[in-house]
Amino acid sequence: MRKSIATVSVSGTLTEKLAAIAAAGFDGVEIFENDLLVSPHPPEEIRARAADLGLTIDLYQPFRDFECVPGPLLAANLERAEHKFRVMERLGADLLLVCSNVSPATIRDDDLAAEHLRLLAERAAEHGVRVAYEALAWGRHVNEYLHAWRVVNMADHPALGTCLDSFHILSRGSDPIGIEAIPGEKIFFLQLADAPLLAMDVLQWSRHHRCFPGQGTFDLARLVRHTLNAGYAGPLSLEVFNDHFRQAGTGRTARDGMRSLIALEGELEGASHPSVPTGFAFAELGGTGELGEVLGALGFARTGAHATKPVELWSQGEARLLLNATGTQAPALVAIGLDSPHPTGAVKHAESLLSPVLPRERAPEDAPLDAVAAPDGTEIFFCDTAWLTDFGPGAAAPGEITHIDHVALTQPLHYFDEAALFYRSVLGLQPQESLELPDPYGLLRSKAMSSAPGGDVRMVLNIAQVGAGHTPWQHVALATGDLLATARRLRADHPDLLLPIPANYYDDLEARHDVDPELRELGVLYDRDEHGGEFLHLYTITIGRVFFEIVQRTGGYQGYGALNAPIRLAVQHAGQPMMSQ
Ligand SMILES: O=C(O)c1ccc(O)c(O)c1
Ligand SMILES: [Mg+2]
Repeated sequence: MRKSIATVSVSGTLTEKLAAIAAAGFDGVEIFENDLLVSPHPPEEIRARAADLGLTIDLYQPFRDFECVPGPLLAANLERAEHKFRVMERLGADLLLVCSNVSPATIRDDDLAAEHLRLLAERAAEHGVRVAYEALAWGRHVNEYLHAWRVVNMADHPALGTCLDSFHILSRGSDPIGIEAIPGEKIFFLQLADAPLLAMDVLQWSRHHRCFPGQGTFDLARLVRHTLNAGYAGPLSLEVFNDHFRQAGTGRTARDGMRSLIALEGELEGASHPSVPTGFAFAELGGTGELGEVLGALGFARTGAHATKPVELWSQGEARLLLNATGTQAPALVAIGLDSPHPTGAVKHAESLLSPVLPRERAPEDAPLDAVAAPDGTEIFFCDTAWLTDFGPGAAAPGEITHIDHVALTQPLHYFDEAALFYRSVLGLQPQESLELPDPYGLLRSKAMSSAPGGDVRMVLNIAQVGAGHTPWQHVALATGDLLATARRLRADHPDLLLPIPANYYDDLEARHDVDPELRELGVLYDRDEHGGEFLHLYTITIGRVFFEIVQRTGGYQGYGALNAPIRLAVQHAGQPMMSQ
């Protein structure tokens, strides 16, 4: 299917937008009027620029507050429309979006609306222009897509059709099945936007929080399927108003939009992910030194070394950590290895979603292993078991720690939605709970993703909406079969390694739950879910950008101890104050 995007969806000047949109592989654009008005280039030049880039101008928009107005205003509105038609002729655009009237001057009268839109269509046709009427979710009288269609149907003019916009339809909770009752040739255009579920005024929700398909909670595949069933043959066009996208890199956002449409097409075709990861093969940490000591204290043993690179393998049970001494950076999580049932399939799938394989140095004897970059730069490797042979024959060390439970990464503010889409579409993880957590100097937004509800690959994406100077922390959570035993040993042998937990926390915890007093003595945090599942966890201090969490889940507990995260954040900040007093 043809793919388009509204210029309002990305940052930049109009010519920057066009270049980035073409580079991302789109076929066409919706020109948002404001982008043209503020451009120093005349419409003819924009037309030529788009043509040179191989882009069609599929729509010009929006034309507002036209229909159902008293007589004198109608004449003025038709005059206003004539001007738009002339601009569109210069631009080479032949479809005008008219959104339903929001003005207090509009009259509640469908016959009148149809009559006015018919007049508009007649004038448009004289310029070779067609008109697509769209119900804004906050339109004064027309705010439902089937209402807009009824008016279009009553007007009965070949140059008048409707424009469907997934946000306006789904934000109001309308059932998109009704789309199938509209003749496909009367659906002149389809705009797609997703959004997170928010209880707020629908206009504010639309203007600030729209996002690309797959980044929110709407079922866009279902809506598109109904539209295709109706016989719609036009483009899938992204129309996103988003405060962060307006500030983010133009090319990056355009590429992300293209990725969302490729993933959506895959969903429409019923394609399942070729290789959803089944576990963590390893987590790789850059910068060594102290890290080896910490891993030793946590019960890990150095069980191998890479044959050709300065990389050590530390293991305990099925938990494997690589320490990479290349470069001189502060300790940080640089890569994640995922057990992939079909690594080459996973890599091909990633490439089809615009995540190219990273260039890597590889000695002839090294096992083949490919990685792609996550939006925050973390390398994601798709592994079978061959990679382990590069580290020699060493056996895993026994210990309480059994495997990597989850990995938490801090995302750049403007790329949080991009990260969510990456983990969902490229890796096949499903979004789980989203939370907002208080930090002493801001608010932390967090989204958990996993290979299935309760699956073996769990990732937590955080964005730190805190003051400048905050370290983007990352952490690796290690599962233990006996957290109290691990805690006792650490408390006895390496007390400085553990994050101290305030007594106030235990005073409150003991009032809420009947817990073992040893939790307080050991500095162990506790959570319980509504089914009685329990979560015991503790944290190490931060080394460079990384810290470790040790966790024990019992009784099917699926969360991450979110209730305790603010305690952890406050203690971490106390150790590393970010504001000069
Ligand atoms: O927010 C708006 O005004 C607006 C304008 C044009 C659209 O197509 C739309 O969906 C919303
Ligand atoms: Mg729209």
